[in-house]
Amino acid sequence: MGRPTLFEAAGGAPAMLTLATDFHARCLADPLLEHPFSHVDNPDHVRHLADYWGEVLGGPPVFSQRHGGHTAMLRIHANQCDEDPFSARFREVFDEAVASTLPEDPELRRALHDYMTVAAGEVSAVFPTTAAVAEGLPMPRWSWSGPAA
Ligand code: HEM
Repeated sequence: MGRPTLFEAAGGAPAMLTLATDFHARCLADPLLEHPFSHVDNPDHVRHLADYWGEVLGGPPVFSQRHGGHTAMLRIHANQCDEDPFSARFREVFDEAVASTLPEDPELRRALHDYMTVAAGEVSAVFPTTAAVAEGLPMPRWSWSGPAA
């Protein structure tokens, strides 16, 4: 029998919320990432982040049903800056949050690290002021072996 989804292996929706909460606190405490996040005054941010990651990792489609899906996520980040000072540090802080909150499972950690490498690259690609984000992009899905078909 195959392994459960990454979402289930991580601990499901409660684990996503714990991960997003820890990650967000780390961003606010980080000298570089504090800057973009300090301008955010949205109390739902952490829950939306948990919903987004949960759906990508094989959980229920909460983000696409309630928050506009992948296109909406990319549009939040689009056209912010022509340089990208953030994504490398964003990935490091994500790895730290995973290590501090999720099960000590090297395969899980590797899969999440690989996912975030791709996801941060995709977000970074829409930072430039000239970037466009297409309508109706499908939510990415990530599995133990990379992007799910
Ligand atoms: C690369 C560096 C990144 C920076 C600096 C960054 C920063 C931010 C900021 C400032 C917001 C606005 C929050 C708000 O207005 O509520 C936001 C929202 C969001 N970000 Fe990022 N982000 C980055 C990458 C990513 C990546 C790679 C993902 C997904 C894998 C992601 C997922 C989200 C989601 C789902 C939201 C929406 C939350 C909501 O609907 O309230 N971000 N991000």
